[in-house]
Amino acid sequence: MPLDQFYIIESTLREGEQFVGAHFSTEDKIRIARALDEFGVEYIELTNPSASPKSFEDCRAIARLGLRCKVLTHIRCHLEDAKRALETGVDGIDVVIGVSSYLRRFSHGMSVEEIIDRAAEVLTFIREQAPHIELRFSTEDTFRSDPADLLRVYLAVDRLGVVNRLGIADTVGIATPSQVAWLVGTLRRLTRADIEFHGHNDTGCAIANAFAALEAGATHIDTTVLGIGERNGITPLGGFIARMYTIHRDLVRRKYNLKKLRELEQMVAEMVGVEIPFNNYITGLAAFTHKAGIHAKAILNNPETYEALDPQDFGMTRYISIAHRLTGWNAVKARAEQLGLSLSDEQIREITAHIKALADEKRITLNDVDEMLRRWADGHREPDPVWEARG
Ligand SMILES: CC(=O)SCCNC(=O)CCNC(=O)[C@H](O)C(C)(C)COP(=O)(O)OP(=O)(O)OC[C@H]1O[C@@H](n2cnc3c(N)ncnc32)[C@H](O)[C@@H]1OP(=O)(O)O
Ligand SMILES: O=C(O)CCC(=O)C(=O)O
Ligand SMILES: [Zn+2]
Repeated sequence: MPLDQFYIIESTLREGEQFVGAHFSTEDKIRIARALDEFGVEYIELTNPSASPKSFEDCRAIARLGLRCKVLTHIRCHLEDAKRALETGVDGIDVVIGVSSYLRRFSHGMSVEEIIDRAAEVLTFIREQAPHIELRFSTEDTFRSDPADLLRVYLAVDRLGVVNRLGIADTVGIATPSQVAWLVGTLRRLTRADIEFHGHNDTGCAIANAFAALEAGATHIDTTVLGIGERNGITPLGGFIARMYTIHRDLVRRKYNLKKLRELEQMVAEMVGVEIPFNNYITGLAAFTHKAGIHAKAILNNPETYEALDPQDFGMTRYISIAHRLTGWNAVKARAEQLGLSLSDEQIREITAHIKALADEKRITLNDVDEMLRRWADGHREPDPVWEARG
């Protein structure tokens, strides 16, 4: 599978609105929609217009913005939701209904036969009303559903000949990559539609599962900015981009405005009241920071030695941390050169030993290192390092 045909369905304005800290105003939603469009996602997905009067108005307003990306809305498998969605002028409608025994028993209460009948009614209605709309049918909680029930429903829907896409959803985040690959592969063999994957991150597999879906033949992946969504959310846009960048660097550079990722994440983080995690994919504080001496030396010679992603592509900068006991003389030498100081390799090695000894005693800063380098360049030596003195 070449993996060179994939589309992002960016759901910050649907799944992301289900994040506990999200309370988007109309202006917030329009800013997010425009920023996602500038970033270059192929689709944005908006909350069910039946959720509230404002949800309906906002959906209609965003559908009229004239964005380059397609605007989708998400609805229950329900005729009234469908009618309301059609009034908004969106480019596509994502219909969902659960098939698992949990949802049949504790949510909508329908049997598998009733789900098939309801899906036929709602999907056919939408297609008749809007012949050109992009129509998707998905089953919620797909991975806790009986595979026989699932296939009955998907095959019945596919036979209707009215949907463009079938969706599978790991609603509680328990699927493994091989389970995802099996189901996508099965649907690929048995149906004609494109396949979308929506994966929650409860067990940390959301990106891996999205990737497994693509490898098995899926075409569309749901993401949100920073992964926000119900509970701890879904496949994060930045993490998914990082994953795909290492597979198809040029394609990802061409398709998406990668330098916009950071401000997009900062904007959404502020709106929902969270910090960007230190270990966030691409934009986290530590994403391009190198520390150990062995890493620092090789990075100075060729950054690709320890970097799968080029920070410049994302408007980020690389940082080599040298003020600690794990530093090495190559990194210290590079710092001296940066400061324009003239020191021999022998001196640099000695200074490195002093830095290590000092860092063993207390937390030191780059300023401490710089001062030491300058003192040596001015001809002043340090007293012997503590560990040497202890000999
Ligand atoms: C896994 C997901 O994230 S799916 C997307 C979740 N998104 C949302 O829920 C959007 C926000 N939701 C809302 O604003 C509201 O829940 C509404 C407007 C959709 C419905 O509100 P209410 O009519 O007050 O119903 P409530 O939320 O209490 O219960 C859900 C109803 O939808 C039914 N339902 C649940 N899932 C589905 C489905 N996929 N298809 C059809 N009906 C469904 C339930 O049986 C229940 O019906 P009931 O009124 O006969 O009990
Ligand atoms: O519509 C879908 O495919 C997914 C709905 C959803 O958010 C979920 O099941 O977690
Ligand atoms: Zn979800």
